[in-house]
Amino acid sequence: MRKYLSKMIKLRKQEGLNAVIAEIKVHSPRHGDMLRGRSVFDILKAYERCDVAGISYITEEKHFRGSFETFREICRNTDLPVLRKDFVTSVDEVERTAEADGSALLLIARVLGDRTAELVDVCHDHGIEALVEVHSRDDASIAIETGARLIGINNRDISRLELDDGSVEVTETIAPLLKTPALKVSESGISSLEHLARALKHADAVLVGTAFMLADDLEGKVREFVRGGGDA
Ligand SMILES: O=C(O)c1ccccc1NCC(=O)[C@H](O)[C@H](O)COP(=O)(O)O
Repeated sequence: MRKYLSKMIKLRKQEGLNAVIAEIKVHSPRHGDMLRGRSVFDILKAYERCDVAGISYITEEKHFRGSFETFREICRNTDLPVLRKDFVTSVDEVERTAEADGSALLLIARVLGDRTAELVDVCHDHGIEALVEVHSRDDASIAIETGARLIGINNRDISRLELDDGSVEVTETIAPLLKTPALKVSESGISSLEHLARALKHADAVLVGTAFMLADDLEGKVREFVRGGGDA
């Protein structure tokens, strides 16, 4: 049975762990190949051993070299909730995500504008959660008018396709504006325990890809994020 990402985030917090959504990132527009000889499933099993709250996978093909079939295979091969990240704008893509047994789908407020709430409802009608992504005050106003259970604050400006470093300051600025019961996820550009602690002061969970994929000791790095922290 499909697990809700929001439930796993709450569970990890109850267990006294940091709720970390770990991304299997196969390619970065900035760093190129991220797998470096490993398979997607090697990374998936490593993340499972580290008690992450969920898995993120980008299906966008052109810039991130993702594949929908790989997303489907990841969903088939894990009990963890799986988030699909892509530039989704249609009901068909929501249905496809649910049919592949995904748990959650990224909806970008800046891209969808006043259609965001409608697509959140479509996600819920299909038994999946929406992670509504915001990066600005305007996006935040859109997100709080939806019924989303999850709001993601992207520390990077996605239109720059990762040429910017991203800054946790975006989470620190935007999170206090999100006066809703939705869980907040600080996404992107989190590479150190200092970033992690700052993000978790304002957010319920973090989403991390590059720092894990580039680590010499992937499991060591993920465990440090899941179990470590402290004050920034
Ligand atoms: O975040 C988006 O809006 C997005 C949409 C479609 C494809 C990629 C997208 N962003 C990139 C990512 O999802 C990041 O890889 C993820 O947030 C992890 O960030 P990082 O830890 O900085 O690699």
